[in-house]
Amino acid sequence: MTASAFARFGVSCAAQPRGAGRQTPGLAKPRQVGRGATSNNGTALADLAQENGAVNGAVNGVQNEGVAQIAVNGSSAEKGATISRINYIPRSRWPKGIPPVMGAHLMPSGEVAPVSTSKGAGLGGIPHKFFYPDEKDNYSVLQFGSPAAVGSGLASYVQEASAAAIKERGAFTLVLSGGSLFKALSPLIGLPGLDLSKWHVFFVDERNVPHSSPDSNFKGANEVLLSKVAIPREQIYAIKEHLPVKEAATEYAGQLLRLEETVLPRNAEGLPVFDVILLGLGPDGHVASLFPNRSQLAATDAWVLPVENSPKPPPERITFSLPLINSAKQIGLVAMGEGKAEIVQRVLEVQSLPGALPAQLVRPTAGSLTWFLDVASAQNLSMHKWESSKDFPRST
Ligand SMILES: O=C1O[C@H](COP(=O)(O)O)[C@@H](O)[C@H](O)[C@H]1O
Repeated sequence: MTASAFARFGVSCAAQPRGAGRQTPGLAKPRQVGRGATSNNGTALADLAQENGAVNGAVNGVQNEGVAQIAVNGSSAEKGATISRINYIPRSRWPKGIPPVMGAHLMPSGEVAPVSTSKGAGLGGIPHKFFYPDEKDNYSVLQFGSPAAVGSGLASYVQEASAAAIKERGAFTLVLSGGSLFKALSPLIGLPGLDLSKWHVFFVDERNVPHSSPDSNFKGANEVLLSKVAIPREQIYAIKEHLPVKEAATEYAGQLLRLEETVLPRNAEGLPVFDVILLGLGPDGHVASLFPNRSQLAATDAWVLPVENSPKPPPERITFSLPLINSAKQIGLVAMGEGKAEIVQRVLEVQSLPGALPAQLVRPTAGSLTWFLDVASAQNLSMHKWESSKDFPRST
């Protein structure tokens, strides 16, 4: 999507993070950041670049009165949004002596921070990877001026992914969540240039209710999007209704298993690789139907899981496992509105116990993670401090 197409959707430009300084960070006059680059507060950004090799020709940084922002020359979904790296910690500043209660910490380099004997609440003894995203360039946070602008940004993100996948292998796979995400999907309707005949749509989770129930994620997606676009019905893969929850999970995994790799490729571990998974964020930090400190978070042996005692009604659900989610090529995590401000801040800025905030376990193994926030949901963030080792990590 081009910049003018953005204008068509009325996507406003870069809303400033709260407390972003008196001067507007001059994205129009980006300063190249890298070895030897200077900034208004010394060599901090240059150090980061040198230590991590993360800031390269593709990344421009702007430093202004302590306000650090990184503009990534990436997809057009990122244009018009404020972009920052999440909790960016250079290797030399990794904390020493991580509290043992944090469990195992596998660093991106393969180094393992002190392993604790603690199993982590509800994790059944299988430690999850927890790492600081200092070496990967695959996390970004986009902040838009309004919920409508989030919808437009998301539409362009999906549109670009769809075009790339269809060009590459003649098919595009999109996985939807339920809940408030639906509010952001309508800009996809009528978007030009989408070859919907090649689309295959899935559900990251479902409540175990009839598809006619207002609680059904299929019903919600159908009403807001699927019934309004020309995706062949046989390419919309609903999670089966009227089955015991364990059978429904197995049946859905079977649906995935039966698909040709031209439609749903697999990675080296044999896990399906979806082109785009769109996740919502629950107020307790849950994603899909993966709730805080529940055993499903530790599951590594199944693609699709039954949930029998969800803390959020309805109690019976079916959900993708974390390994399946994390195998995706692109994950878009969407949170809008003031009601999500507190949890967005906790997930992005507070390092928690493994399992306490499932959204922190969304760590694509080879793909990318993009957060889509509006000003209201991002209001508690201190993006302007994310480059500062004094403020992050907060666990030290
Ligand atoms: O129950 C669910 O909750 C999450 C988040 O929903 P939200 O309404 O708070 O945005 C949703 O992503 C998931 O698909 C759904 O089943």
